[in-house]
Amino acid sequence: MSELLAITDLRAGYGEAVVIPKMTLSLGEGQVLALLGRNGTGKTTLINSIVGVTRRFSGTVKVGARDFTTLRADQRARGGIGWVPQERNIFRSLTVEENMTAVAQPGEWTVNKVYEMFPRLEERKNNFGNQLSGGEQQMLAVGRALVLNPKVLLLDEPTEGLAPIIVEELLSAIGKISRTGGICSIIVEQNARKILGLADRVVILERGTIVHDAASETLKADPSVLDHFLGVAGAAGTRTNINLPTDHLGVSHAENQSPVPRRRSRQPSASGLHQGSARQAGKGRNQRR
Ligand SMILES: Nc1ncnc2c1ncn2[C@@H]1O[C@H](COP(=O)(O)OP(=O)(O)OP(=O)(O)O)[C@@H](O)[C@H]1O
Repeated sequence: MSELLAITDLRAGYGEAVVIPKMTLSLGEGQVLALLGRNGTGKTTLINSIVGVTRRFSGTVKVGARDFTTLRADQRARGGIGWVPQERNIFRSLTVEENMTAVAQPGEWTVNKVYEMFPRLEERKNNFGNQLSGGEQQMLAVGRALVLNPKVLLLDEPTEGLAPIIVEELLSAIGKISRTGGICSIIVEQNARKILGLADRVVILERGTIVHDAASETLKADPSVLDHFLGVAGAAGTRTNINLPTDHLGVSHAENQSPVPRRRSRQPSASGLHQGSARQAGKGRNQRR
């Protein structure tokens, strides 16, 4: 299995705060990694550091042979990082189809192929982002990441807030997508049990550091590890929200084109969505705490 994503000695955080002290992690082609950990252990920060919207103090990020370390988020996206952030980041004033064609890059994943994967999106292709249900928004967020034809697919809690039937549909689609040739995936998930069947490998974080890295099969056979690191094994815990205002594709979120907010508490303010960096987002977050 050839190495596709290589993170080496990465130290990253927000402003002066170091959240990931020293991370080394690599993924091979076709590998699906579940990133688990209690609230606030740095899962989203790790994803955001791969995307390029945190502060990097040191260390490197490579995709294949290419060094992404100093690339901006939009360059990383164009270079092969597909990201489905917690906030979904779809555009309310664009149709389903426009949301995808606005960012599509040549490759195996076309808008039509996304429709094959998610027939419901095709039914809704002329609907605007703000006319979609939560599940449809999430499918569209995955579709947007796919039409970039990524090498690395990052999904930050893709099933959060969705009805169980939609969760099943989405996870099964993610499973198929993740195993198509040439990509690797990281999925952040609160509910460990939900993801064990999908992922090959599980990494558990504590304080921004890997405390467990094992094959999913091993964890399935011995769930006591989950109990130890996550509390009640497989239970979805309470969670905090993070509001990232940046669109990593460099698409400007004009007032009438702001991303559709997620349906949960602590939504970003309209002005929050227009801040320019994760660092500014961090200030907002800190102020709220
Ligand atoms: N934008 C930010 N600015 C400053 N600190 C932040 C920011 N985002 C997260 N943090 C801090 O970084 C730490 C890790 O947060 P992160 O969101 O990465 O954790 P997580 O494991 O994804 O948690 P959750 O499961 O609650 O989403 C926390 O202490 C959090 O308060």
